[in-house]
Amino acid sequence: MNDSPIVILTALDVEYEAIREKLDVPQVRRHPQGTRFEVGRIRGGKCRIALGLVGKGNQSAAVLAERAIAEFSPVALLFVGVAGALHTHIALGDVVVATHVYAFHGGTSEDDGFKSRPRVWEASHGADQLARHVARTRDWAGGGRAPEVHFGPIAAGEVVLNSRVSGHAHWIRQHYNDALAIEMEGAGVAQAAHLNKSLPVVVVRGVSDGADGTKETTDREQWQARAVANAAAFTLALAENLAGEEQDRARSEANDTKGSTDMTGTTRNVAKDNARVGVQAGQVYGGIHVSSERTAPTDPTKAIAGLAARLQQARTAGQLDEDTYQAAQAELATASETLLTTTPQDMGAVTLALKKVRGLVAEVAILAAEVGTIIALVQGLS
Ligand SMILES: Nc1nc2c([nH]c(=O)n2[C@H]2C[C@H](O)[C@@H](COP(=O)(O)OP(=O)(O)OP(=O)(O)O)O2)c(=O)[nH]1
Repeated sequence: MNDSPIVILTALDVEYEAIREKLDVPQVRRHPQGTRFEVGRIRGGKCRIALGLVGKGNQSAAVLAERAIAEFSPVALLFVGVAGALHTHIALGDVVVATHVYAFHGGTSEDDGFKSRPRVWEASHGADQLARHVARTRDWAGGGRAPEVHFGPIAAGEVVLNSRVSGHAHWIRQHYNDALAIEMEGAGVAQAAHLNKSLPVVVVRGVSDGADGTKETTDREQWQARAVANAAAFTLALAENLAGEEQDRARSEANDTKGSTDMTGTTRNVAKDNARVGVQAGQVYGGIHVSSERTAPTDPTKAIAGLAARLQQARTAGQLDEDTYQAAQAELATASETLLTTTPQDMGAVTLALKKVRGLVAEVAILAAEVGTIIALVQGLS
């Protein structure tokens, strides 16, 4: 199973908190340059989320989106935040999902005025379709009355718009008059996703003011927290759906690449008494070597090094998620170091570390069996 997370980025602390509080025991993942991500599953759900805070503005959003994509190879990138509504039919607390993101500041300044040079990123078709499905089901709001979800363009620039009559307001009305909401990060994340093989990206905004001079009042009335709670609920429902689709896709890909179509019959285990059975399977994918002779390891240090390499392969193949992989490697490192300093009479600490590894990889039977063999070897030395 592919357990790549979905990256969710936010600009403001109130936005970050709205997602974080829905994660089950999030674990910190520190980038070497100091960026902190928190990774955890959605409480009561299956989807793994890698959450990041990028601050205000398209530039830092783009740089940190690139960093998150490189770090997690996510299935999709979602941005959650607040925005100002640009049309009066959009109410405070409504959710706006971007079908396009306009970078509205692009242009050329000439003798006869400023000319628009629009740059636009379109949401990926599959993600857009899925987001519309989530909006239709209406159960994303957790049983309460779901706020309206609007699909349409979002304008992303470098200013907070808090006026209906300013030059910026006029510019947007004139050139981007179908934009539903305005914000400051969507263009940055859309650009980063585009540069990463057009990774699916969805920008979801909760409307916390009307971009009309009332922002101070609506901020005081806590509309940022209220609006982003709605956007976060919608985004997490979308993330679960995206992750579910990705699993379906991976499953059907595995079926498509299955080997011989003859191997659809039943495999019956006829082994008796002390016979050892290596593999029982109806269908086997990929190259598998089955041997009647099994060479037991004799050197625990080498056996642990070999196991570390196989853990890495299992992570790459998506059999182990990142957190489990890291925890198992840490225990293996403890076991190796302890082996170097412990006398044969006291192998308890090594065995304990290996038992923890066995617990961590229990879902991957072949790895758990390998750890069991090493434990037996270590116990035989004491
Ligand atoms: N509600 C709302 N959000 C906006 C607007 N423009 C805009 O960029 N945003 C989004 C994207 C930014 O990440 C963030 C900016 O809002 P903010 O409350 O931090 O703005 P500000 O800088 O004026 O706030 P402050 O720190 O001075 O109080 O909200 C807007 O006009 N209304």
